[in-house]
Amino acid sequence: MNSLFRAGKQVLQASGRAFSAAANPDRKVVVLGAAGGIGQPLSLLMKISPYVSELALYDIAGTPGVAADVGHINSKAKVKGYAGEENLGEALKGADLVIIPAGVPRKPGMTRDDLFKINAGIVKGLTKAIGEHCPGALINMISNPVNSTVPIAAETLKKLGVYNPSKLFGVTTLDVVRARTFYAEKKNLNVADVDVPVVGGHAGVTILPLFSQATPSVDLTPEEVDQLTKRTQDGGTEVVQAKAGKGSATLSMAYAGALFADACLRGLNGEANVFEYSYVESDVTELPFFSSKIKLGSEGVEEIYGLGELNDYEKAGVKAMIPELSSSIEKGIKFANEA
Ligand SMILES: NC(=O)C1=CN([C@@H]2O[C@H](COP(=O)(O)OP(=O)(O)OC[C@H]3O[C@@H](n4cnc5c(N)ncnc54)[C@H](O)[C@@H]3O)[C@@H](O)[C@H]2O)C=CC1
Ligand SMILES: O=C([O-])CC(=O)C(=O)O
Repeated sequence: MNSLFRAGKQVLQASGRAFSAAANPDRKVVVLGAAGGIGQPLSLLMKISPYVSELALYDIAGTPGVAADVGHINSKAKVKGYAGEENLGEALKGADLVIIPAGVPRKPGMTRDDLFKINAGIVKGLTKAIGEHCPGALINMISNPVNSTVPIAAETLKKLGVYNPSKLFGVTTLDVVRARTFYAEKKNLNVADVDVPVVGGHAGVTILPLFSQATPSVDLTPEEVDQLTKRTQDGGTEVVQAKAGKGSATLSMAYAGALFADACLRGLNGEANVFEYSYVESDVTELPFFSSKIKLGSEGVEEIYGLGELNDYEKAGVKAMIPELSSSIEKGIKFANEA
């Protein structure tokens, strides 16, 4: 074994991944939008996940190439590419988990809500197909604006009579990944030991890291808290600006998406104490959807946790996000119920 291969293997094992086939139940995972900037690296990471035995890669075009490429990796999952709407049903059949990174990304100067016009219709169509072909599957929604696309998916599934709130997740893991990275960097902590709760939604002020509950606990000045909070809230925009017109976060999102998908699969497999943060149907606040800590189990969401004790800065943050989050949810519900 050469040293590069050995180093790679160590990294994969440290992150809970391994090349060898583990004794896990058979699980089919489908990626919708698999030929895209997120879709490709996410498909790679799901191919080397020990929790996946079948990987279906769907996009409107380009998936045969991605599937041929990823399929040569010597890990357990059998890979198949599906291109074009006429093959969507076949791709979805028998799925345990469907991950959706389909749709357009931001360019500098745009908000996530500016993507609604195009992505709302894409998400509605894909969710309808999920409701028809694999209504029992868990859904990991990555497509933006997540604050609206999750309500769109919920309403679409309701119309088909197959909505299960425990199985629909808005993926906010990248916000947690960023908050951990920024907090560890700022305070010179070992990032592997760091946790930072992030609650709310997935856009601007609706992203609220709770540094008062971060572990390990270290002293932060109010200025440091404000700077870290704003950097987490604007993390997506930081990448959009750095990419200067060539899209938004793809690699860190693929990593975050794979972490969350693996957690969903570990929950399905009956592993105990699988905790993540996700934007789900919730009664933690007066809003019908909210992101907070959840426990994952064999049927999806097993428990939703409250916000814990908030300081005044965080209480103000929750208050400030409510109008924007509320109107994004309303917008999604209204769109899904139009014609
Ligand atoms: N939840 C989160 O934290 C994050 C969400 N995103 C969002 O993820 C989405 C995808 O971003 P990228 O991969 O960078 O975009 P991209 O443009 O590189 O890829 C999107 C893919 O979706 C495909 N697609 C379009 N319509 C489709 C349909 N009806 N069915 C299947 N596939 C379809 C396209 O062909 C393309 O391959 C964007 O909406 C972006 O804003 C991005 C980063 C983080
Ligand atoms: O900022 C964007 O448009 C993409 C995204 O959601 C993120 O990177 O958090």
